[in-house]
Amino acid sequence: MIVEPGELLAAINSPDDLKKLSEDQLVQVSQELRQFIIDSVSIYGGHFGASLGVVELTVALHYVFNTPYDQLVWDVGHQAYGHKILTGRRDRFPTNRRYGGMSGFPKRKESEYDAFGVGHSSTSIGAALGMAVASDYKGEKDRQHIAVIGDGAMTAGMAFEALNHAGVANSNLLVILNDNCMSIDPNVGALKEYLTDITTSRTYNKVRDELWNVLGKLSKFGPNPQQIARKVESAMKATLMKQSNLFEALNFRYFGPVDGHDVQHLATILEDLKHIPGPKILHCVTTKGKGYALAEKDQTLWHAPGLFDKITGEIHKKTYDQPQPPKYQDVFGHTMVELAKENDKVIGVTPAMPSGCSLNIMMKAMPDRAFDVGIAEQHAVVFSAGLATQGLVPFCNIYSSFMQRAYDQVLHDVALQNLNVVFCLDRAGFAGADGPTHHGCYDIAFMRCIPNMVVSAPMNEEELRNLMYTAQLPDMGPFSIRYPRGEGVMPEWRMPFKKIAVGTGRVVREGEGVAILSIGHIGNYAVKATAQLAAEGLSVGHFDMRFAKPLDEEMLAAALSKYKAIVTVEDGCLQGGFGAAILEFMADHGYSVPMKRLGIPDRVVEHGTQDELYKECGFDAAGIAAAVREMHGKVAAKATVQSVIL
Ligand SMILES: Cc1ncc(C[n+]2csc(CCOP(=O)(O)OP(=O)(O)O)c2C)c(N)n1
Ligand SMILES: CC(=O)[C@@H](O)[C@H](O)COP(=O)(O)O
Ligand SMILES: [Mg+2]
Repeated sequence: MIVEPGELLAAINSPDDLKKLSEDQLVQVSQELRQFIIDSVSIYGGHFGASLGVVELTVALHYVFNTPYDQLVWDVGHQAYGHKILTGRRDRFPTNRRYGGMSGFPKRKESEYDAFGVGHSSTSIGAALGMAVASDYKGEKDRQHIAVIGDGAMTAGMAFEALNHAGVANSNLLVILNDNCMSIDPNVGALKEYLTDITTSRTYNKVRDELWNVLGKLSKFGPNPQQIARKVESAMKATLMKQSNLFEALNFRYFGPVDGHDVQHLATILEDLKHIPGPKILHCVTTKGKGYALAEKDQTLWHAPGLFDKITGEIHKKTYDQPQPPKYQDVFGHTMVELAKENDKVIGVTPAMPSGCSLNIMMKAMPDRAFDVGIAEQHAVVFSAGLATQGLVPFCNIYSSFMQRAYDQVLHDVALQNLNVVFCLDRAGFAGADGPTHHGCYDIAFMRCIPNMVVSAPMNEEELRNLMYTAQLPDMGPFSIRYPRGEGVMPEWRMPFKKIAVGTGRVVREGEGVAILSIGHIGNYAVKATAQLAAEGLSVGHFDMRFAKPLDEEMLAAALSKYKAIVTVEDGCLQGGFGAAILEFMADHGYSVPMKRLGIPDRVVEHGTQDELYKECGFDAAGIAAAVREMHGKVAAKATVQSVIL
């Protein structure tokens, strides 16, 4: 089904077309853009509420600024659908987030309008500042640099590092704070409370009105930057500066709060701000999900709802006759509550992903034992380290790709002090439609080289529970457990806890000739492959190694002595990953068994479904089976050569 744009939107193939509209038409084009997003996301999926919330802002920004010459940086980028649609990608929108299609996030190689590649939060201010300083350097005085950042993304240290720098750089930077009081879940922390205070404070609203009166009058005299700047300065001194303001304290000119859904007013304000040099921040108040009642009401559910019926609001879910395996994240969430009931030292920590990682189950059941610390991965790890120094056992759940941001903290604050922090790395392996910014490719490699760190991955729900149980036992030190997005394989999974001896694997299948060594959930694809191979009459052994560090050396030694060739399988990067660990073991212990490593190659793997990406990289069941056949072929060829020589 093709989504038809409205009358005005149909004529917009670039922001130049938008600029031909009158200010009065901006309201209609915003409505059409909103409808187009609703129509499209309901059919094709993707992020929803965030883009609806910035429709007016998006229209106003492209109406006023000279993009792509002016640099517009979207933070995270999950709210940039309107931006993509207005910048020549409306017709490609049905391919959004699909294999081979356009990316769900701004991406430099996709469009000149995508000034900066995003996906992880809180980078926009730093990147836009870099661009602004580069413009200063090149003498491009007329160039504008705009960062659009949400209130959730603003909680991250990186955003403040950039504000801190921008406040003294004196470059031409406009930060637009899109404040909808929401992260994916309700936003948390003192900053959120501060922003709410500003938004509701009577003094601030009075100040705002006075300031915009001044600006309104000034804009009639035309854009004389010095004159405007002077008058705004005196207006601010007389009013705004009387009240302390966090952003003002950092040398930013603070404007707002303004209604982020009044597109004409936004266009006027942005036009005025164009003529005010230096760092400035415009605080816009918006509603996440604006214009789709259900999304406004349950903003977390409608952050990325999946496909839905846009008329009834029914979210399409597959139905099954049989009980289905749970998502790994839910096994984590429920198991946390069980462990916390047994062990009063167990604490849960998440940086802004309570519903994403299902720690919300524990937050609801035991509110004083589980913490959402906001988008603050580094802090989540150091906070966990602090808890651990006091004998508590924090389970710090961070998506694998977001953990990249907290690497130093894992190393410096946890591992060097050998603290018992359990890292649960959700979304390990391919994230799917979110693509390369979100794929969790690197954690085995980056965790494996850290001293004291245990690196483990369950092949099913039972192993996840038992690894979690094991990790909270006394004196375990730093312990990482990785698992993928989506469901496991065991509909019945709530069995009693059993300790898994650290560094031990298990035999899944005995065979002859070739053995598969797998780690984690991807081992289930190896199970499918071995079943297929058995049907063909090819024998193969299979070991679920469970730990990339420490390796089960006894099991490995036995396997390497018995089998003539090895295939390793991991849903992580080949460079430095699990297969590389096996290679190191072989080199260190003098084994020279032919080996093939399957995993994520050393290149950027784009977006698609997880299965499409496994297939592309050759470690879906068919790829694993093909690798085993190839190794059997090599073994047979070698045997023939040897018999000829003999
Ligand atoms: C470093 C990092 N941590 C977590 C996320 C997951 N994440 C994506 S959007 C989002 C909420 C962002 O809230 P906000 O910036 O206020 O934008 P809104 O969705 O409200 O428009 C989170 C937590 C991320 N993309 N990057
Ligand atoms: C934009 C972003 O970072 C999140 O919304 C992310 O897409 C969530 O991923 P999951 O859907 O796997 O929780
Ligand atoms: Mg928000």
